[in-house]
Amino acid sequence: MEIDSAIRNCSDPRLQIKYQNATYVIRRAFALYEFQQVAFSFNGGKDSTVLLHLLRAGYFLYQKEMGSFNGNMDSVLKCPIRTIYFETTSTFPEINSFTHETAASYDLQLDIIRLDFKSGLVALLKEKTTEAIFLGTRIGDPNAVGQEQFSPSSDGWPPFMRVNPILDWSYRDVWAFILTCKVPYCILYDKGYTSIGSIYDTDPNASLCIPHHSGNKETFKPAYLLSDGRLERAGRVKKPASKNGNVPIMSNGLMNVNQHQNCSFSASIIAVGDEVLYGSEKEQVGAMLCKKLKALGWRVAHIAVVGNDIDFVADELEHRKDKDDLIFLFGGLGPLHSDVSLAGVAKAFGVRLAPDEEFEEYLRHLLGNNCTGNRNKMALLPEGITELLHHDSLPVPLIKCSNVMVLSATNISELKKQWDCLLQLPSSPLVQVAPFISKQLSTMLSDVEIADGLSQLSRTFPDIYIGKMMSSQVQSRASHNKFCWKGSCENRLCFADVVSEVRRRSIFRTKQRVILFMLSPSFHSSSSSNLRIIWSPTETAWRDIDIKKRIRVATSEGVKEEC
Ligand SMILES: Cc1cc2nc3c(=O)[nH]c(=O)nc-3n(C[C@H](O)[C@H](O)[C@H](O)COP(=O)(O)O)c2cc1C
Ligand SMILES: Nc1ncnc2c1ncn2[C@@H]1O[C@H](COP(=O)(O)OP(=O)(O)OP(=O)(O)O)[C@@H](O)[C@H]1O
Ligand SMILES: [Mg+2]
Repeated sequence: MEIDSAIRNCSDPRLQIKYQNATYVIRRAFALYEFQQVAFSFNGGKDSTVLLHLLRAGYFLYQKEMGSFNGNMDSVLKCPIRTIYFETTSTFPEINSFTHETAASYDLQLDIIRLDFKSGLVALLKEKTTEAIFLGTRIGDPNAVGQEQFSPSSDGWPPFMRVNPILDWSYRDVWAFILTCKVPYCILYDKGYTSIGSIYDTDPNASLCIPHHSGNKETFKPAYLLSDGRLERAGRVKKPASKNGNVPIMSNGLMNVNQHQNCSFSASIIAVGDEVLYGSEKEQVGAMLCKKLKALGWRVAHIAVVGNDIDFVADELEHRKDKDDLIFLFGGLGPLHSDVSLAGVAKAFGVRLAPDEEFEEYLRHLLGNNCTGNRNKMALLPEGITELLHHDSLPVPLIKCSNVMVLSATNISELKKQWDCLLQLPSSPLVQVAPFISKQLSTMLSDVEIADGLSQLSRTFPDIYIGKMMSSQVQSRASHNKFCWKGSCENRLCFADVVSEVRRRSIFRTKQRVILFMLSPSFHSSSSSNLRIIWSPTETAWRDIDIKKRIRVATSEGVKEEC
C-alpha cells in the first residue's frame, strides 16, 4: 500500500511515530464500530486530506490484521467509507471541486449536506446509524480545546464519537506527510492559503507574500513553505465589519491599528504570590503594568493578588477571561511545587497541561542538563490554547494562553524588558490606541461647589468618566505629558460653562473616550481644583474644537495654554 510504504521508507522518525499513532487510533475505531456506522468528515482541506490517506492506510492495516485482506490492491487503494461533506455557497470553488474529484478517485460514499453542522448531523443521525465520525481536527484549532483522540460530541449535539487521529499533529507534520506520500491536495495551498475557511473569511497568508514590482499582482509561496506553524491561521480574517458595528478582528485576535481609533481595550492584572499576601514583599510589577497599559490607551479594569493555589488562580481568571481583551498574569511560575499559575490557567480554560516540545527545547538551552526532574514541569503548558511569542532579546519566549499573557517578570527591570519585547513583536497583542490628548483646565471652585455639576455631567454623558487625582500627582504627570495644557491657579473657570459646553458639543456624544479628571486637593483645602480633560481624538481634532474659545472663562485673562 503506497502510503504505508512511503512512510516506512522515509527518513523522518517523527513522522513515522505520528503515522503509527494515527493509524493505531483508526484501527481501534474500525475494531470498535461497524464500518457502515462510521463516517469521515471530509472537506477538501489539508487536514482532512491527510486524514483521508491515513484512513486508507489504516483500513488496509486493519484488514490485514483481521486476516480479511484479499490481496486485491484495488480494494485497498480505495476506502469506501461513508463520507460527509457540508457544502455551502461560501465554499471556495477550488475546495468544492477538489472534494468531489477526490471522493470519486477513492470511491468515497459522499453524502453532501447543505445544512449547518449541527442541524446536518441531527438529520444524518436520524437517517443513518452513525456511531463515530472521523475528523481532521488538530490541537491548536479553535474547536480542539479539551478534545482527546476519542471525544464524545458536546452537550447539545447529537450523540456520536468524534475520532481525531491527527489531534497531536503539527502544521509541519501535516506537510511532511503530504509531501512524503506525494498525495494530491487542493490547489489553493499552492497559492499561499494555509488554512481554509469560507470565501468571506480566508485570505492567502501574508507571511508567504512575495514582494511584487509595481503594477504586478501579488503572488504567494506555497503553504508548505510556511516555516512557523503558529501563523497557520494568519490568513483567517473576520471580514467584513459585522452589522452590529463590531470592529473586524483578525483570526489571531488582533485588531488592525486603523480600525480601533474609537474603541478602548481593557486589561486585568493578576499577581500570584503568597509572599505579597503575607506583606513580606511589596508588589510593584502590577503597578508598573498599569502605567504602561494606560500609556498605550488601555483601560485597566481589575487588579488582584491571589495566593499560590490553582483554584484561586483559576477562579480569578474565570471571572475575567470573557470580560477583558487581555489579562496579565505573573508570579507562581517555575519548578517549585507552589508554582501553579499555569495549572490555574489550564483549569480556567478547561484544558490539560501538556509537555510543549518547543518550549522544552528553549529551557534546555537555558538550563542545560539542569532541565530535568522537577524542572520539566516548566515545559508543561496549557494544551491547545498556548502561543509562544518569540523575541531575539529573550532567552525563552513569552507565553500567551488564549487572552492571558503570562509574564515571568519578578521585578520592574524584568518587566520593562519583557514589555518592550512584547511591544516590538509583529503580532503584539498590545495594540496602541490613538494617542490620548490631555488638556488641563483649572478652577478656583472647590470640589464641594462643582460636585453637583459633575454628577449631572456624568448622568448626561455616560461615556465621560470623571475621576479624581491627588494634586501631588498633577505636576509630575503634567510635566511628562507633551500635550498637557496647564491651567494655573489664578485662572478662574466658570464650571457651569464647562458643563453647558460639554453638553452642547456633539463630539462628546461620540464613542470617543472622554475622561474628566478632577485634580483636586480635598474639599477642606483652600487651594484650587483642576479639571483635566482627556480624550482620544487627534491633536488636530482638539485644535478644531478650539476649547479656549468655546469654554468661556469667568476671568478676564481666560485660560492659559502651554503645549
Ligand atoms: C462532523 C462534525 C462534528 C462536530 N461536532 C461538534 C461537537 O460535538 N461540538 C461542537 O462544539 N462542535 C462540533 N462541530 C463543529 C466544529 O467544532 C467546528 O465548529 C467546525 O469544524 C468549524 O471549524 P472552523 O470554524 O475552523 O471552520 C462539529 C463539526 C463537524 C463537521
Ligand atoms: N464543511 C465541512 N464538511 C465536512 N467536514 C468538515 C467541514 N469543515 C470542517 N470539517 C471537519 O473539521 C476538520 C477541521 O477543519 P479545519 O478547517 O481545521 O481543517 P481542514 O479544512 O482539513 O484544513 P485547513 O486547516 O487547511 O482548512 C476537517 O478536517 C474536517 O474533518
Ligand atoms: Mg478548513
